[in-house]
Amino acid sequence: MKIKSLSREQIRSVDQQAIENYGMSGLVLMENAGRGAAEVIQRNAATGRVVILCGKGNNGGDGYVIARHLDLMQRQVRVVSVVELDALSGDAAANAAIAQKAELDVQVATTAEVMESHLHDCEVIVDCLLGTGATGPLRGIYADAVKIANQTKATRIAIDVPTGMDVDSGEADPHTFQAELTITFVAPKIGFEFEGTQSRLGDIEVVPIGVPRKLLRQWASEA
Ligand SMILES: NC(=O)C1=CN([C@@H]2O[C@H](COP(=O)(O)OP(=O)(O)OC[C@H]3O[C@@H](n4cnc5c(N)ncnc54)[C@H](OP(=O)(O)O)[C@@H]3O)[C@@H](O)[C@H]2O)[C@@H](O)CC1
Ligand SMILES: [K+]
Repeated sequence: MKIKSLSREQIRSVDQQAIENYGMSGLVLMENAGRGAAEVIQRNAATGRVVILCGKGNNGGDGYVIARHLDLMQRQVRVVSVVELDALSGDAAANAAIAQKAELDVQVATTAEVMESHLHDCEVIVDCLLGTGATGPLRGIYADAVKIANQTKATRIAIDVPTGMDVDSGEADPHTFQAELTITFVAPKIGFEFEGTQSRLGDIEVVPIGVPRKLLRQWASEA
C-alpha cells in the first residue's frame, strides 16, 4: 500500500497509535526501522567504513540498531554519539546498551575537534542525529557535526529526515545535512515536496516499520 506524504503530527501519530492502540512495542518499531535502513544502506553503499552519527532521541536510537545490523553484515562500523550515553532514555538507551554489550565501536564526540577526528577518513556517514522530534535551529555540537560531515568526501545517508530540514516546511537550517540518499520511515514527509529540498534529500527510499495496514489505510494514496 502506498502512503501519502505525512506531516510531523501524522507520522508521530502513526507510531503512537501502533504503540497505544495495537500494543506494539516501541523497541519493535525501532528494530524494524533500523534493520530496514541497514538493508537499504547495504544495497546503496556496499563498501567502506561507516560512521553513524547519533543524537539524543529515537532517531539516534535507530542508529544503534543500524550499527548492529551492519556489523552482522560484516561492515566496519562506528557509532559516534553527540551526547554522553547516560543522557539517553527509553528505546534509544536500550539499543545503545545492547550495542555496548555487543562490543560494537561506540564513541562519544561532544566537541567539533573530536568529531572531526572520527569523520575525516570514513567512507559512509549515516545521519541519525535528529528526526521528527527536531525543533528550531541546530544547536551546538549538532550544527558542528553536520557542518563537518558535509565537508567530507564520504557518501552521506540521512535517516528519516536530513538533520536540519524541517519535516513540515522543508525549510533548511544553514547546516542541513546534505544527503545523497534519505531513508525515511513509513511514508515520505510533507516537507520533502517543497521546491529546493531535493538537493538536500538526494534519492528517497521509504522503509516500512511493521505497523498494520489497517492503521495506515486512512493515509493510503489514491494511486
Ligand atoms: N516509536 C517511535 O516513535 C519511533 C520513532 N522512530 C525514530 O524516532 C525519531 C523521532 O524520535 P524523537 O521523538 O525522540 O526525536 P529526535 O528527533 O530523535 O530527537 C529529539 C531530541 O533532540 C533534541 N533536539 C531537538 N531539536 C534540536 C535542535 N534543533 N538542536 C539540537 N538538539 C535538538 C531534543 O533534546 P533536548 O536537547 O531538548 O533535550 C529532543 O529531545 C523518528 O524520526 C524516527 O527516526 C523510529 O525508530 C520508529 C519508531
Ligand atoms: K536524521
